[in-house]
Amino acid sequence: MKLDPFYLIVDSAEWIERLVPLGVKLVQLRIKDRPEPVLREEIRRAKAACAAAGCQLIINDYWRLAIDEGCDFIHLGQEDLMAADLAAIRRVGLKLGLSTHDPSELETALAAAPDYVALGPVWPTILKEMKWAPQGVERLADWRRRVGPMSLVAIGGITAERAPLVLENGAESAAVVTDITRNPDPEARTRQWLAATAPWRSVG
Ligand SMILES: Cc1ncc(COP(=O)(O)OP(=O)(O)O)c(N)n1
Ligand SMILES: Cc1nc(C(=O)O)sc1CCOP(=O)(O)O
Ligand SMILES: [Mg+2]
Repeated sequence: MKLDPFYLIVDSAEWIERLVPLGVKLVQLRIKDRPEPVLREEIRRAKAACAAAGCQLIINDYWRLAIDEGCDFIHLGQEDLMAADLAAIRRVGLKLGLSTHDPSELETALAAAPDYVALGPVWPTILKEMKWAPQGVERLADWRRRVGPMSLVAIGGITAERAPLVLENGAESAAVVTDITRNPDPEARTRQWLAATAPWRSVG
């Protein structure tokens, strides 16, 4: 499995409907603190928009809803992983991405045999408070050596200008939230991301 080099993360189906048709091929729906019926509706809309655009949808956190709604890829953090039923996730064939922030988390993640591991925050992020200092691109190169051929996602403080740096240092994909969603022109910024990551994109 090869990930697109541009991994967009958004908090609503509306963002997905707006930005995915521009050519985004990998998107995560990361919604916090909404009631289940709202989550279900968001997942359904996101799934429809991604299917129409040939985009891989990844559901953050809500692995049971992802199974119920027929999604095929989830992302879990380390705490999410502890609470999850990995056997049930595997039984239905869900692909799995896992967060890592230090070597012990990487060991835990690798033991779960995920489809990718993410390392963050590469740079400081304004999206949420993090207990880890920025890792830097050197840490990313170290992760690449440790994970071997497994897909590796970089996250945290990545901008369109910084994306090539992470892709040159071992990441297969660069994940982004605020550089796009808090940009005054998210569509134009998405196009800049698509252009910046184009040299790493496989055709077909
Ligand atoms: C691609 C990617 N990497 C890391 C995260 C963070 O996941 P987690 O640690 O569970 O934190 P929340 O995003 O759930 O707040 C992610 N979502 N995606
Ligand atoms: C959701 C998330 N997880 C991270 C991790 O390191 O696990 S960093 C992060 C925030 C990414 O947002 P932005 O692109 O705006 O910095
Ligand atoms: Mg989580």
